Amino acid sequence: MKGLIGTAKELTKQTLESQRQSFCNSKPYSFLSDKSPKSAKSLSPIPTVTLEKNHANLQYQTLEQVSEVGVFLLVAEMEIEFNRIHKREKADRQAQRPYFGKRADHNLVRRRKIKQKEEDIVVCECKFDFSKADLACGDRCLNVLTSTECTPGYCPCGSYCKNQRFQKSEYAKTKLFKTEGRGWGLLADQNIKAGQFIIEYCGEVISSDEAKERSQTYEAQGLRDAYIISLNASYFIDATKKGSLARFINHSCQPNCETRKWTVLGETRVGIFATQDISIGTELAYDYNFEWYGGVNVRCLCGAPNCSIFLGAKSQGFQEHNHVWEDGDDRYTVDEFPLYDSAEDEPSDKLNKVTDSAIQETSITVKTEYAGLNNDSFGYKYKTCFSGMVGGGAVGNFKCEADGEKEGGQHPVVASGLRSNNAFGDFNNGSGTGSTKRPAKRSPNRKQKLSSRKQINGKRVAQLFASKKVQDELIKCEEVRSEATAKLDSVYDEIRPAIEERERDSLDSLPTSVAEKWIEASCSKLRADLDLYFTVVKNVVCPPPITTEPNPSGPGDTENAVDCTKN
Ligand SMILES: C[S@@+](CC[C@H](N)C(=O)[O-])C[C@H]1O[C@@H](n2cnc3c(N)ncnc32)[C@H](O)[C@@H]1O
Repeated sequence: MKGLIGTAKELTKQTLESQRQSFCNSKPYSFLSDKSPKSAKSLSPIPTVTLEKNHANLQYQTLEQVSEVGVFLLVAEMEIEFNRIHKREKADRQAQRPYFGKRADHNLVRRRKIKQKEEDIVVCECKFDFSKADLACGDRCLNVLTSTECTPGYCPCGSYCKNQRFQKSEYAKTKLFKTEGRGWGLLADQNIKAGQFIIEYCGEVISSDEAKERSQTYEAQGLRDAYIISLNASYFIDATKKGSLARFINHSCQPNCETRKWTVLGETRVGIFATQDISIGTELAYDYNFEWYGGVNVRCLCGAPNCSIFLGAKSQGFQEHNHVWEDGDDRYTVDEFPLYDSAEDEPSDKLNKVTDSAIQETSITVKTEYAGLNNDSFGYKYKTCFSGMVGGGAVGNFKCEADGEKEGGQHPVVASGLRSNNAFGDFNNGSGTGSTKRPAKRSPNRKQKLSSRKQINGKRVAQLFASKKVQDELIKCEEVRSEATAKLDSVYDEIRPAIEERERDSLDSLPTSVAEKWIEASCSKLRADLDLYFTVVKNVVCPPPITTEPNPSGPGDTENAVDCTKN
C-alpha cells in the first residue's frame, strides 16, 4: 500500500487475534464487549479528533492486515450512532426551558448601562389635567409620537404619566402553551386592543460579533430554535438563555403583532405590540422578517393562506442559497463547472470487489494495492463520512440590519439552530459559498438502511472453505447475526410509535429509554457483523492447516463460485 507502513509483517493467527482484541477494546469499540451496552446517559462525550486519529490508524491496520471487509465502516457506523445519541442528549439538556420568573423582564437583561445625560432627556409638552388623568401622556404626547418613553421625574404628568410602559413592565396577560410542531407559543390571556403594548423582548444585549459567535455555538450544540433578534446595526438581543416570555412568540406570515423599537431612558428596547384587536385565547405571532444566514430550511407552520412556506424564505440569503433566481441570473450556470465522474469515486465498490475476490482466491496477498487510497485519501474519505455528524454546521455570513430602521420595522431573527420540521431531511449550511452536506439528523429508516446494505451471507461463505471447523464457525456466526438482525427489526417495530410521535411533534430527540434499546440492538447486530466478517477474514488470511477431512457441504474451490452477497 503506497506510503503506508511498508513493512508488511507475516501475519499469524496470534497477531490477528491480538489485533482484534485491541481493536475491540479501543474506545469507540469498547461497548462491543460482551457486557450489555452502557446506557446512553453514562457515556462520556467522544472526543472526535482523537477518534478520527484512532480510526485512521485502525483503518490502516485493518486494510494492511485484514485486507478489507469494511470493519472500519462498522466502527464508523457505531460512532455515528453514539455521536447522534450524545448530541441529542446534550441538545435536550441545553434546550430545557430556562427559568422564567415573574420578574423575567429587563432586570435580567445584561445591557450596557447608559447613564442618561440630563441634556438628553426629552420632556414632553403634555398638560396634566386631573379630570382626564387617564389620558396623561396619551396618543398625542410628543414622546409617544416619537416612540420615546418619558423619564420619571421629568414628565409634566408626574406619576400619572402613561408613557412608561417598558419601565413599569406594563405587559398584557399572556400564557405559554404547546403548539403543534412549532414548539412553545404564547397566547393572549386577555382581550388585547390594537396598538397595545404586549411585552418587551428581553434578553442579553450582545454585540454583533458575539451574536455571530453564539449563533454558531447554538447551531453546533443542536439548538433548534432561534432567539437572537437584531436591535440595531451594532447590537443584538439574545433570549436563548435569559429573556421574557416574548421569546416564545412564534412567527406568522399573517401576524397579529409586530415588534417596535422604543427609546427608554436613552436606550433602545424592543417591544411586541398588537397590530389588531386580539381576543383572549388567540396565539400571538409576529412576522419574524427572518434573515436566513444558513442552517436548515425551516418549514413554516403558521398556516396562513399567504404563508411563504419556509421561515426566512423572503430573505436574500435564503433565496440565493435555494437558488431562487431571476431570469438572466447566470451565477449558477453549470457550464463553468468541471464534469464529475462519479465512477472515479466509489471506494466501497472497489473494496467489495476486492473482498469477493479475496475470499474466492483463498490465498491472499496482504500487500494489496489500492491505487490512490493512501493515508491522506483514506483519512479524507473517512472524515467525509463523519464530518456531518459530528461537526457543527457553520453559519454563513452574518449581516447586520442597517441603522436608521424605521419605527415599527421588524427585527430580523437570526437563523441559528433552527427547528427542523423536515425532521429527517438532509440539511445544508447556507454560507452561499458551497454547501457542506450535513447528514440527516436521525434516521427513521434505519432498518431499511441496515438491511439494504449489501451483506455477506455467512452460510454461503462457509461453503467456500474446505475446513469443517471453519464452516461451523461461520455458520454459528451467521446464526448469531440472524438473531441479532431479527432482534433489531423487532426493536425497530417496537419503538416505531415513539419515533413517529416525535416526528409528528417535530421533536428531534428520542427518550433515552427508547434510544438505549435501539443502541443495544444495534450494538448486538454490529458486533455479530463484525464477528462474522472477522472470522471470514481471519480464515482467509490464516487458513487452518489443510487436513484430509471430507467436506460435506460443498466444494472448497471457486469452481462453482457462490455469490456470497446473496442472503
Ligand atoms: C423565538 S422562538 C419561538 C418559540 C419556540 N417555538 C419555542 O418553543 O421556544 C423561534 C423558533 O420557533 C420555531 N417557530 C416559530 N415560528 C414558527 C413557524 N411559523 N413555523 C415553524 N416553526 C416556527 C422555529 O424553530 C424558530 O426558530
